[in-house]
Amino acid sequence: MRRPFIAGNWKMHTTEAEAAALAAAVREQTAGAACDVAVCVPFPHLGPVREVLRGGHVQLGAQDVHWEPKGAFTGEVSAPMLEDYCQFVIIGHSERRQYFCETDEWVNRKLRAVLASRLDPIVCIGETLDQRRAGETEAVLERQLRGALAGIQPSARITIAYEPVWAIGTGETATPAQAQEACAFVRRILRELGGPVADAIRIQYGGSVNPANAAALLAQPDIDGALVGGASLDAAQFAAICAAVPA
Ligand SMILES: O=C(CO)COP(=O)(O)O
Repeated sequence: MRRPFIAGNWKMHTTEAEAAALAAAVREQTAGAACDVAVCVPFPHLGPVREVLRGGHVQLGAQDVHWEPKGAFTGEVSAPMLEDYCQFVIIGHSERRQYFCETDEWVNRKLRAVLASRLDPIVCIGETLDQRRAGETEAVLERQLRGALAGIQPSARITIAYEPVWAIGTGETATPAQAQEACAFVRRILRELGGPVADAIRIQYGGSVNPANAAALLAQPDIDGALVGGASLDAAQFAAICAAVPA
């Protein structure tokens, strides 16, 4: 019912030449994967990588977007600009929340802009270690999810990425049980907000996903894919994660 979706988030990595080579290798090595595959690349590489991926199965995404269609917002990129290049865009990544003061309200504005465009959003939510230790995981996820979706009808175009902040780039992965529990909770909230469409919305897990832990995570009933950071910069590792999707 929900086709698994593995997306790479290259973050602020790769030169143009490296991006083109990595995209070509991903295209080759993930051929035949039983899932949707995408790479979310730095803005300057959208054009070159689009050419490398053209006509293939790997879809392209960006890592952020502004909510206004145009205007005096130096350094920003809008949804109508991205529509020419890619299918997906990440919104509300914890690194943007942490380093660029992005709020739930901004995430909500960005999500509205993206849903009004031809792009499909990947909305990131997740608790910090302190929040988990304080027993606040579900409260945080619920606040972020309701904040992102305020006034918006949930739709199957939306992918939610559950990314516990303490698992990102740390080598410390949530256990499959922890990740499943959180993703099931996310789906419960989605059901409260949107009804049956919750069963069509894909929920990815993200945070130190690698070829060794992917299969156990992806076997969980409410985990529909992964948002992969570090391991997506290595085509063989990324392809191995795609291959770990249950048949
Ligand atoms: O933030 C992430 C993907 O968006 C996860 O990053 P890592 O896979 O490097 O932990």
